[in-house]
Amino acid sequence: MPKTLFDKIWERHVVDAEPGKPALLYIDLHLVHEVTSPQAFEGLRLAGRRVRRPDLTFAVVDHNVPTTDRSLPIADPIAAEQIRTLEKNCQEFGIRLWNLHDAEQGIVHVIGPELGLTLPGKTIVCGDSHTSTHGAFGALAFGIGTSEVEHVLATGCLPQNKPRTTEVRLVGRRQRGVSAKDVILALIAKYGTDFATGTVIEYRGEAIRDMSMEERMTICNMSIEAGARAGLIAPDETTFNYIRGRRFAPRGEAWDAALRDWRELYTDPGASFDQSVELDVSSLAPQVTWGTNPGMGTDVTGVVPSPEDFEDESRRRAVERALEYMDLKPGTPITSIQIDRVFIGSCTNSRIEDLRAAARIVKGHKVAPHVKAMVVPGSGLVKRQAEKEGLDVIFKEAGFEWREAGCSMCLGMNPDILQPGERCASTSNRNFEGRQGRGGRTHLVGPEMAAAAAVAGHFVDVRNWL
Ligand SMILES: CC(C)[C@H](C(=O)O)[C@@H](O)C(=O)O
Ligand code: SF4
Repeated sequence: MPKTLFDKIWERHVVDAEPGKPALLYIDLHLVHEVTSPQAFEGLRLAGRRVRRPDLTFAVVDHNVPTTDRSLPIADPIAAEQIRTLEKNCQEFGIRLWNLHDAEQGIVHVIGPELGLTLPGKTIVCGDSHTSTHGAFGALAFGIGTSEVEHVLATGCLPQNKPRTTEVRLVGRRQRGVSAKDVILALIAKYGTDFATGTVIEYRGEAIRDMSMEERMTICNMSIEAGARAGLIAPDETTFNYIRGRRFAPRGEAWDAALRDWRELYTDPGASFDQSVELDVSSLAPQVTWGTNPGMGTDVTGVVPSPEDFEDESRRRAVERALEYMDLKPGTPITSIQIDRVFIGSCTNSRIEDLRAAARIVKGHKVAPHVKAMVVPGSGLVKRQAEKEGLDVIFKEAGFEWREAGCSMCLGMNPDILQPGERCASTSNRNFEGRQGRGGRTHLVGPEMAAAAAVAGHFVDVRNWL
């Protein structure tokens, strides 16, 4: 029987399956961060257990680390405590940790791929919803809760009900100035934040084949915003070229064997999905969200919608409430929305290609006088690479702040937050009320749009800037 890519990875990892019960899945890679791990380690300690596979477990601090001068003590006592706790736990349980001062520290979903830990065919878990990012490599990667973190630490396995599947066909070729972020935002705007609920998405089609690994990660990253458990993309030459030579990637004969194996990881012709949707990317414009969930977005050439545009009563009320929170009037052209802040960063858009794309727009310009803008590289390695290419100079000369790696203003868990009422063009993935700080207003955009908005002081059709 023809199988989907998901079926193949799933079947390779089932350790035990009884009818009517969740399957027990073998986990190949467990990534750990400071926020969702303290209770899990505490649980182990109380039960007198060790970590079963410290060699498959890797930890990093990212969510609440300061992105300013790290020689200073950490001001927030909760953050300081969580960072110290992860340090202690990793020491006690023998886990490799990338700590605040390590050159390779960064956002967990940026460093996994970068270090060659994320590989095709693996099962990857982390106590973090955006673990879906790693699916770009053809790995089955999903977020888990803290009690599951404990379970995986203790056993190296995880009970899971087999999810259903969604096929997302991305057809056509993007226009210049339309980023992978625009594609995923447009997909969610079209089908809603729940069209893939509980399923594993496989992204397919020529628009995916055309994308770089970093673009594919942006797509898989936001699978969660469509309700999915995970996003998958079959590995191909683009994938293999990205992985080859990375720090933890297989080498020599092991590399050849891995390649032979990875080439089996695709959906067989005739295999079926539980549901299927399609998006033609050739007619897409750059996207901007106007509301308080990632599906409330539209073309930059469009206008803020009116609640009246929606037939469904609960939808109408949600839009009404969103517009109130966002302080936006129906009919307002997106390009006339003025912004106060710009955040280029997060596990969605903080890799080197994102920074290059943003720098190309910014070069030779200045940040608008009323705008505060910052770039937060996804990892220490991204930062160093950007500095080697002189991107930091371009950003700094334009008036951007150039920060240390971390989650930063993606979520209000560290000092980088919006003030109440501030409006931000952000390359992150969530625009919920208060996500970037209480009362803050988030517009999700791609890196080029964020860069152009910083310069213009409002949204612009970035296609005209290229
Ligand atoms: C802190 C963590 C549990 C959370 C997540 O799981 O997604 C965070 O990364 C986020 O993006 O909101
Ligand atoms: S960058 Fe944002 S979305 Fe990604 S892991 Fe950090 S807080 Fe979560």
